[in-house]
This record gives sequence, structure tokens and C-alpha cells, in this order.
Amino acid sequence: MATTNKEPEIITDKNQMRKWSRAIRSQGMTIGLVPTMGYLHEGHLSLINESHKRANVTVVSIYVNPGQFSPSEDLSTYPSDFHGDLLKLMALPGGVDVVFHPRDLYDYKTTTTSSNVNKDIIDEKGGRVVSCVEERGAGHETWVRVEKFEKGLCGKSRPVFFRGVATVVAKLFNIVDPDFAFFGKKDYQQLRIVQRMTRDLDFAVEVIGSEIKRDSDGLALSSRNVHLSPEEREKALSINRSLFRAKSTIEKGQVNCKELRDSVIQAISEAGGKIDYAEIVDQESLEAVEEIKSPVVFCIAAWFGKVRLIDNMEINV
Ligand SMILES: Nc1ncnc2c1ncn2[C@@H]1O[C@H](COP(=O)(O)OP(=O)(O)OP(=O)(O)O)[C@@H](O)[C@H]1O
Ligand SMILES: CC(C)(CO)[C@@H](O)C(=O)[O-]
Ligand code: BAL
Repeated sequence: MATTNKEPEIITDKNQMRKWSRAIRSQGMTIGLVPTMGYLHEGHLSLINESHKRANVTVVSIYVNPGQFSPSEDLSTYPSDFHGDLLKLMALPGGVDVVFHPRDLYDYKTTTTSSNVNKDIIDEKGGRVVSCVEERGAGHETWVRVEKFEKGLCGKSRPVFFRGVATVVAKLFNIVDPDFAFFGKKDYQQLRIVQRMTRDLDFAVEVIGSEIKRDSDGLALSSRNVHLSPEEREKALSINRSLFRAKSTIEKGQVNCKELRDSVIQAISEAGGKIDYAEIVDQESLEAVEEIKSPVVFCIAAWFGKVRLIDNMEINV
């Protein structure tokens, strides 16, 4: 277990990463992996702390995955600050052992290119959708899809998103070969998708979900928060406030999901947010429920200006 502040080893090459993992494993040590897209905040650091509790060594990956962005999304403006991330990791008690920072996980060092447009992915308007990987013609053709879980919630407005997440997480699992992997519950659907993929494809990895970290005013920490103006940030508080209100209404006996959703949609819209979805779903199956009888999660995605935020609240009745 890491105990002192230390400078992590930075590995950019996947073969070197694999070599490092094999050497660690041959010494009988366990590996915890925290996959991130960088621009680290306390939410990420809490996942690292969870890894310290369980694993002998911790690897943080920092990689903004083009496979989960469609060309119309915010890949080019996704915030990054690799140097700042390293400073945060070094200031963290226990630090991390390795930062895996690959340049391009879809570069196979071949000259083969292909226009492998995946014709299966159709967006809500009936248009064909590709990710930034296919747009670059990188020749990558293999995608992991968790078919039911990827459809609802974020999958509706981001049709290539979960296919890209499942694929890059599978790649990271194959390269890093961790015993444990840590994901935040802020990205609830993502967590369930990774857990299902891990089960279905027999990865020998224990996938652990970690609680949502919030700012002192309740806003869920997110790298994209940096793009909010102060006014937009204030408006965005309507998300967490309405979720907390819904939770207490449910605890007082409200079970009707339509009424709960309507009131949250109204509060966020009145604050100036544009709702993408507000759904109450079963915690395990992610299927929408009409009446609350078992553990649910209330999931929200909404736009404030150009920033799309997500948040959710588990409600255990
Ligand atoms: N507030 C948070 N609390 C706990 N975990 C979090 C939080 N925010 C992100 N994570 C987790 O950190 C991991 C890496 O997420 P990522 O790097 O995409 O950061 P992010 O803040 O979610 O970015 P964004 O929301 O802008 O996409 C994911 O497992 C994610 O769920
Ligand atoms: C899991 C992940 C690192 C895959 O790119 C990303 O979706 C994220 O940061 O949540
Ligand atoms: N944390 C989710 C990564 C994304 O929005 O692409």
C-alpha cells in the first residue's frame, strides 16, 4: 500500500504499461485502476483513496477517449491540464504509483485506414452516427456494446458514448490487468455498463462504485464545471437541489414517478436549464419505473449554456 507522497511513474506506451503490470503481479501484489479523462478533482481523488484501501498499487489512467465522443460533441474543448493533474496526485497522501497517459489508444502503427462507418448506430433523428475514431479513419473496427444498458438515459442523446466507454475500458483492463477498478456513481449508467461488461466478458476485475463527491453548495464535481459561467453555475444548482428535494418527498411517502419527474423538470427549466432527461430507474436494471417500490436512482442530464451536466441520487426505499 502506498504510504508516502511520491512522484508517479508516467507510462505512455501500452506495451510498457503491460510489462510493468506483469512485473507487479509476479511479485504477488494487487493493482487498482482508476480510469479518468484527466482535469482531476476531488471526485477522482476519492476514487484513488478507495484504491489505496484495497490494492497494493494504484494506476490512474488519463486519456480523453475519442471513441466515446461523436464529432459534434466536445472532444476538442474537453478540459485538460496534465501538469496540474500530476501536482494534485503528488499532493495526495499515498500518491499513485503509475499515471498511464497513452497518446492514442487507437493507433496500431499500421498504414491501414478504412472508412468503417458503423451503420448500426442511428441517432434519435434517424441519422447515422460515428465516433471521432471512425471519423479519423483509424481502422479500428472492434466495439464492445452492452446492448440493453447503453440504450436509455445518456445513450439516447449520445449514441456512440457507451460503446466507446465499454471499448476503452476493455482496452484498459487488457493493458493494465487490474484486480480492482474504481468508477464514480456520478456516471451511474457508465458504472452499470462497466460492471455488466466485466461480468459478461469474464474480466477478472472487481468493479467498485464510489459515492458522488459534491462541492460545498451541492453541485456534483465534474471536469466540465470549469466551462460554466458563474451565472450558469448558480442555475445548475437547481439539479442537485431538486434531486435532494425529490429524495425527501419520497421519504415522506411519495411513490408516483410522474409527479416527481414533473416537479424536477419544472424546477430545472424555471432555473434556465434545458432538460435532456429526468428519469427514475431501477438501480440494477436501469429500467424506468412508474411507482417506487424498490431501490431506484433518479438520473438527470441538463444543459446550462453549452455545458451538459449529469447528476443522480440513489433512493433506497
Ligand atoms: N463528483 C464525482 N464524484 C465521484 N466520482 C466522480 C465524480 N466526477 C467524476 N467521477 C468519476 O471519475 C471517473 C472519471 O471521470 P471523468 O474523468 O470523466 O471526470 P468527470 O468529472 O466525470 O468529467 P465530466 O463529467 O466532465 O465528463 C469516472 O468514474 C467518474 O464517474
Ligand atoms: C471511464 C472513462 C475514463 C472512459 O473513457 C470515462 O468515460 C470517464 O472518465 O468517466
Ligand atoms: N465522465 C463521462 C465522460 C464523458 O462525458 O465523455
